Amino acid sequence: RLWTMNNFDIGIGLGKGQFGRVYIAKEKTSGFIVALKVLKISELRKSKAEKQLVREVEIQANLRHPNILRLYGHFHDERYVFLVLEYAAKGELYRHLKRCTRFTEKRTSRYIAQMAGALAYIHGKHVIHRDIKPENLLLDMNDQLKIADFGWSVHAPSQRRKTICGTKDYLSPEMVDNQPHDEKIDLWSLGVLCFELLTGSAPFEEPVNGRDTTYKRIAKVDFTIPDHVSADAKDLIVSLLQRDPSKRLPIKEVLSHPWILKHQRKSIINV
Ligand SMILES: O=C(Cc1cc(-c2ccc3c(-c4nc5ccccc5[nH]4)n[nH]c3c2)n[nH]1)Nc1cccc(F)c1
Repeated sequence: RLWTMNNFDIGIGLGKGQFGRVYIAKEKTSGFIVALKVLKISELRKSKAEKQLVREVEIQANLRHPNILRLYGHFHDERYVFLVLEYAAKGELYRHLKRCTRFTEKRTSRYIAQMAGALAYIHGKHVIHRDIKPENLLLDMNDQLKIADFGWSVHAPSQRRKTICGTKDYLSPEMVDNQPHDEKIDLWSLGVLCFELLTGSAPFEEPVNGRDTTYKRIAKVDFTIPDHVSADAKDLIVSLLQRDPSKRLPIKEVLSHPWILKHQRKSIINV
């Protein structure tokens, strides 16, 4: 179906991405609420991001998973490209984390289980995300996590250099050493995410006004897990933050890890 701007009532701005703004919008005939991302073509052209956009549209349009933000469609006029994206009613996971400093073990375990499910799904399609971090994660009405940004996802394995725009905290040792990398970099990022949700800060982030030692600490896998973190959670983080990618816990085993199983929602039907 061919959409144009006139099919939508545009609401407030939800956020400003790298190439454009996102607005809440209502599709007029159905009343369906979406997030409409507006990308300026001149901006895309200037930063040679058209190819990345095309790849992202292709990748995201073919992904169907409860924890991956849907791309319902896209259209353009002479100046803008419009992406009709799923609306996540609770917004950025990051804001919730900042607001409560750190999440409980139960809440973190559920988010990590949802992430692991989504990663198992995209890895099954030989897609690697490469940019897992709280800023790219949204929450829907039912507190379901939604991976929002596939700006850097590529088909595995990839040599493509990921220009470091944004946080370094989630870079894996093989990315820091500019080595060839495969989907196991998402396992490393999952370990960093688990650490950050449980403690409120990333494992290798530079201390406030300290010298920027992030790269060195990543390369040396130099991190300390605070005492309040349970032994099970510690075990999962350590099994993901392994320098050697082949030693990282495979994604299927993350889903059956004791710390993940013990916090699963009790199923209603206790058969
Ligand atoms: O650009 C993005 C990712 C993306 C998604 C979003 C985004 C941002 C915010 C929201 C929200 C949202 N809900 C909120 C509620 C409260 C406060 C803020 C909120 N943001 N829902 N859905 C969104 C989607 N920004 N950027 N995907 C993309 C880009 C190019 C091609 C493609 F196929 C996908």
